[in-house]
Amino acid sequence: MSDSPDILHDRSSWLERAKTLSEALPFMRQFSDETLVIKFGGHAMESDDLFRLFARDIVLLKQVGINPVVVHGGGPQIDQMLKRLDINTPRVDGLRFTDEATVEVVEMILSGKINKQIVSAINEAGGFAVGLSGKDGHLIRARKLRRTKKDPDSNIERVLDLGFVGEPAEITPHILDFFRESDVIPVIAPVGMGGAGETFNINADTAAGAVAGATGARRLLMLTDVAGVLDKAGNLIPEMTASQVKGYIEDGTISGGMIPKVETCLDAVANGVDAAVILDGRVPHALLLELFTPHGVGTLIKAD
Ligand SMILES: Nc1ncnc2c1ncn2[C@@H]1O[C@H](COP(=O)(O)OP(=O)(O)O)[C@@H](O)[C@H]1O
Ligand SMILES: CC(=O)N[C@@H](CCC(=O)OP(=O)(O)O)C(=O)O
Repeated sequence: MSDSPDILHDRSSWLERAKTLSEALPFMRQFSDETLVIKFGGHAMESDDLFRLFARDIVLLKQVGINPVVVHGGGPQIDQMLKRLDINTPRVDGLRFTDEATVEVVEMILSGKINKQIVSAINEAGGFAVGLSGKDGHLIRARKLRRTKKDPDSNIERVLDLGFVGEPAEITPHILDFFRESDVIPVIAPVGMGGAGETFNINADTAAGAVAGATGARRLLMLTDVAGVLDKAGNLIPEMTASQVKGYIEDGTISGGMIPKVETCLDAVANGVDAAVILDGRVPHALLLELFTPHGVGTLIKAD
């Protein structure tokens, strides 16, 4: 008796799945025991389904012997809470001007709400996540961000005062080494403590890059809400070297919020991270596709 078309169809779809799983094996081996730092941006976490899939993917990474470290953002969620509280603080070059009232809200949303949502989602997916902020175990010692900007009228370089916006001064990865040896998945909020005990609001991309550099991560994966870095015609650039990135910034191909993102990637590869990838968090299982298939799904940035 010959098989019915339904059975044949089922068989070919199962074969396809088995092939995909088998093809993933060399990639799983390649990343086994390696640290991957994953930046989960506030925009990438806006859909509940994507949030759940992200959590499952993180659990899968840990299960196959990889060491995922999650650093999260929450910019849009902070915006919503500030609006409810009627606190209006501007953004300067993508960074939130952070006064005393704002830093309280930032810490509450990042270390409290968002961090615990991610921890819960990973735990619900069968993992064992622990939430930290940069304050825990001195993970991120921060200092006030020093940034200058040229005044377009006078052409004079001015120092920007962004209040309690910080930058990592020193990362102490000790607490993460401890988790690496266990089944614990660390989930880090980008809030750091200054020398005088003050709280600093750190851009999540910057925090993720610093953590990746200090932990000797094999990859820094930045989940965002665009396909990756696009060229002037709007096509995805699959791979770039550090000097190509600089060229694209100079000729204006890369602009706005993408500049700090690629600069973070450049810092990470300069600090020994093998490669950094900017990828589309709106694609279901973006992490698995990037790591376990030959094609990848975002823009990979490597040293020259
Ligand atoms: N060459 C480029 N390719 C892709 N995005 C770019 C490029 N140049 C500028 N951008 C802008 O950068 C944005 C991504 O940065 P941002 O909004 O800060 O991300 P996130 O909120 O995930 O940190 C894109 O939405 C796009 O508007
Ligand atoms: C200084 C600064 O701007 N900090 C960010 C921290 C959160 C963040 O970076 O979140 P996303 O990755 O979702 O944008 C902020 O206050 O929004």
